[in-house]
Amino acid sequence: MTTIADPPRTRTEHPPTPPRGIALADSATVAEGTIDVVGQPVPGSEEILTPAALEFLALLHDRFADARCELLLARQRRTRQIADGDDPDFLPTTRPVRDDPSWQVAGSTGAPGLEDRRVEITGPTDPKMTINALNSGAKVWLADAEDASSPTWENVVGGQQALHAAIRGTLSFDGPSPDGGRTPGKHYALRSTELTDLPTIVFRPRGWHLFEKHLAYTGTDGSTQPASGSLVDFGLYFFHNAAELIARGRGPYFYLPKLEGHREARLWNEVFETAQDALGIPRGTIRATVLIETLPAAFEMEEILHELREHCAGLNAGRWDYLFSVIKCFRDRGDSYVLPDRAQVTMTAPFMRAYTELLVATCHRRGAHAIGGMSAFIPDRRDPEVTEQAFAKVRADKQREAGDGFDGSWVAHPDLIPIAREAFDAVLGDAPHQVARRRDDVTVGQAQLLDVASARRAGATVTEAGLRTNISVGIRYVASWLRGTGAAAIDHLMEDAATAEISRSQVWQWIRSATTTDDGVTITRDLCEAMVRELLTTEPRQAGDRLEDAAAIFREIALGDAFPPFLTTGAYARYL
Ligand SMILES: CC(=O)SCCNC(=O)CCNC(=O)[C@H](O)C(C)(C)COP(=O)(O)OP(=O)(O)OC[C@H]1O[C@@H](n2cnc3c(N)ncnc32)[C@H](O)[C@@H]1OP(=O)(O)O
Ligand SMILES: O=CC(=O)O
Ligand SMILES: [Mg+2]
Repeated sequence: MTTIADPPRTRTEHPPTPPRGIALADSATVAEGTIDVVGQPVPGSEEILTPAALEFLALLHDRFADARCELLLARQRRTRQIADGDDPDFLPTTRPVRDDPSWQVAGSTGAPGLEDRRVEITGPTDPKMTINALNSGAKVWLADAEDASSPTWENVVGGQQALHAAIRGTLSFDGPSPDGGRTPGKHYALRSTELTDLPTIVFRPRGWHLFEKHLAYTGTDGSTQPASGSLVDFGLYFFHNAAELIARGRGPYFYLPKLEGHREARLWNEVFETAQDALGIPRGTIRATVLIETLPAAFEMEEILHELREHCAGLNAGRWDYLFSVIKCFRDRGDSYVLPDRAQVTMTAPFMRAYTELLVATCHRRGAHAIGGMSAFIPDRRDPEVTEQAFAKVRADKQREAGDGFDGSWVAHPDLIPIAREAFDAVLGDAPHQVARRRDDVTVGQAQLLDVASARRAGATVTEAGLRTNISVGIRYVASWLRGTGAAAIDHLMEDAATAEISRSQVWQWIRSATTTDDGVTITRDLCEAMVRELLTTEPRQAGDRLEDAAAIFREIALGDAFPPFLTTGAYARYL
């Protein structure tokens, strides 16, 4: 039996795919619980859901399933307290960590392919997008099982299969024939089989809140529960690819989404330690970049870096989920906490700027990369005017980020890579990053982070058109998600699970606060219901478009009395 605890091979000696039944490095780490496949076999099941891989997942669940549930409960309690009026603030108990200038994170030292992250492309992991992203010329590819992914069982397993093949240089894909079979479809292949020639892959597993219902975990007490989406995504990727990535000089690297505090970072750190120990991989090999995309986490950036310091490469300003989190936290606080139309809350709104400034300053003080977020404007290759507008908006966004000290940033589309690269080249030149640029001038405190009213004070408004857009985009996105596509171009904007959360939670908050638009319309449930019905009659329809299901979900998550914490969890349980 082969063990992947063998020392990493040199880059040129590509190892064959290890045989099934890999032994865990440390026999003391044998799983006690079990993971059973309860979903139907899908393409890739045999290759990905091997007995050894399932045993590895069981081990992770043995160790961390309970801790995950406790942290999710703590999250719920904390969000409720904030909604009820208890403002988040920097923690007194962790002041020693913040005041201690001596510690630094691992950063990109000893993490080949992570030194220069000036342009990162993001996207889902189906074979075509995987190949296009890896051929795109970006420095990094965020391979996304989260906001950009609809977690159908086919996507979960198929995404792992595509990554497995891409990492080994064997992935190819044939598009559909354009004329019913007379002409072959477009052939897609990687432009190199060497990972070092391609964007560095940074995989983003699902957040702690999501579960994987097609895998059931049975613990030693005999109770059975759906597996954790985070542990499944991380575990399968790590189990199958860690040794290969090390041998090929590019990883394993992760983005960690939707953390709400440092205890969740600690949990990830423990997962990393267990996973590395179990496969005989030295601790500290993994590097993770943590998304700061919730309001509570903005108050614990330093503590998050500290918890993960042995494994941490940086932080990312995930602006869309951050806005969603702000709305979620303040949803019950009345009109003075209401945000204006989504399109009017830009990154220059004072409370958003406070968050990104603090992120850059915190990262650079600790030797971490600060990575910027996603501008939602996307080009349209058939419409030069739309493309020019998108380029201008993205250029301004990336210039601001580079000027503020970010070390790199995200783009949604390959055509935006040169725009972002130019903005960062102008600031970085030949330097791989600007971590040495301390932002000691930044003095952001609680008041600035919580000043959500600053957006409306600066003149941004709630409009009837904004309400209609939220309803239309929210429902059309959910329909796309139900059809298995987690990122979609809608009205020339990139929409994904995070942007859709903003749309639906704004509608919920506006109803709850009986907000009056700048055109004098009071937002009520009846008004929103009428707009939902109108959309269903005016939207061009196709068989299987799932628009009715999407409207049903939207009514529940945006028009209901209760505020479901995430749109994806309930919809996943019932519809995917
Ligand atoms: C809030 C957050 O978390 S942001 C991060 C999560 N969101 C994302 O990752 C969104 C990523 N972007 C995308 O998914 C896509 O750009 C979309 C859905 C918005 C638009 O995609 P499309 O409608 O296919 O755009 P378009 O038709 O212009 O694409 C042109 C080509 O570029 C490719 N392309 C577009 N975006 C990407 C991408 N992100 N990665 C790789 N290839 C891409 C398309 O596959 C297409 O290739 P083809 O010519 O071989 O068919
Ligand atoms: O994940 C990124 C975000 O903006 O949300
Ligand atoms: Mg996000």
